[in-house]
Amino acid sequence: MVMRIVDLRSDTVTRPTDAMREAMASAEVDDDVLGYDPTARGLEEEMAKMMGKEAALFVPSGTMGNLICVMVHCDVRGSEVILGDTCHIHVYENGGISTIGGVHPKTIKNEEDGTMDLVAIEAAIRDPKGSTFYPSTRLICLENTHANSGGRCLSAEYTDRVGEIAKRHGLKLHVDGARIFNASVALGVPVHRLVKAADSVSVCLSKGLGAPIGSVIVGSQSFIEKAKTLRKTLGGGMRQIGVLCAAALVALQENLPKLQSDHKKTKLLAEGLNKMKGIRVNVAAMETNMIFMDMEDGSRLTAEKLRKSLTEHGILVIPESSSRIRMVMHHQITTSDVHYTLSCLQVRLLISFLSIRSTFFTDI
Ligand SMILES: Cc1ncc(COP(=O)(O)O)c(C=O)c1O
Ligand SMILES: C[C@@H](O)[C@H](N)C(=O)O
Repeated sequence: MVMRIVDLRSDTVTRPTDAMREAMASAEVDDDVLGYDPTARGLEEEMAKMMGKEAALFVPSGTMGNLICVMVHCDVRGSEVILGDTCHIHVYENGGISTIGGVHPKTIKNEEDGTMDLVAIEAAIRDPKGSTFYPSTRLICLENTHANSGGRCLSAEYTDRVGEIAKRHGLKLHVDGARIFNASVALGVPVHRLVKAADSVSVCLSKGLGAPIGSVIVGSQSFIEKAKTLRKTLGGGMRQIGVLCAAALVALQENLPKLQSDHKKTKLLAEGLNKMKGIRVNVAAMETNMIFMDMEDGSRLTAEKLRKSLTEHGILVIPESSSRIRMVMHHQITTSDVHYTLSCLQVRLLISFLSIRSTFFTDI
């Protein structure tokens, strides 16, 4: 029996659409290391224009995009980057900026809304007079939307303020914009305005946009030239990448307009979950396509038990901790999938509630 699958593990799980596959099959290609693959050039020019930057470069992943940007900005030994303690670069990229980039991380607490306190950022900047002992600060990194805070959006004004601090101290600003389009749609602010203050941005094509592979980094012409060299150094120089970029161009056309509906489906799911006994969802903090669902205090139902039980109904989720499950919306989840998920969860939570009650009575 073919089971219904509702894959809420991440927005990285989408499959290429038929239109993407057709575009991949007929893509015009060339050797991108030896020159420019024409389809890659088209995507890079489109992305640079959308982001309001001089140039862009296709890279195999968001992790490599962030690493290249940090390494280009911090090209002097003993460099330090200020970044959030729960940001993706610090938590999920194997410490690559240090192990490969030789860059020292200086973490600052991420607030619940994904920001870092502006005073704390400025206070973390090393005094150049201390260079005998300390690393030298060269870069500040932000993440918009901020994944570990549940997909919260950073405002353009906040990013501008961080940019002003960076400029005041001769530093650069990088934005990990894996889901910058989600922030743009949620805030109703064009992406180029959100990243105006940034010297570089890494944008994932493979998340909410639904492309099968890749990210694009944007910045000044000279920055992108250095990034291109570093991409090759890291083994990211690829040949006929037009096959991948063609899918990304379709994704921009097809799925960018669907992000708003992803957020609506996320809200529908969150509001439904919030009515259920045994779990808690902070609907007010839900701004884009992510939901953190917390088990009620004292619940004997763990995130892992609930994950297993949901999997039996074809609903795939990832526990964030023993008592928290993350659900991420994307264009291949339908409203009917949302209702199906809510009904399965309702039944499972009722069973858990009744089993506690029955234990309680048998214990008397
Ligand atoms: C905020 C954020 N930045 C960067 C990345 C890295 O992207 P990739 O998985 O393509 O390396 C991810 C997720 O994967 C992410 O959620
Ligand atoms: C886990 C993380 O690397 C990935 N970006 C996700 O959000 O699914």
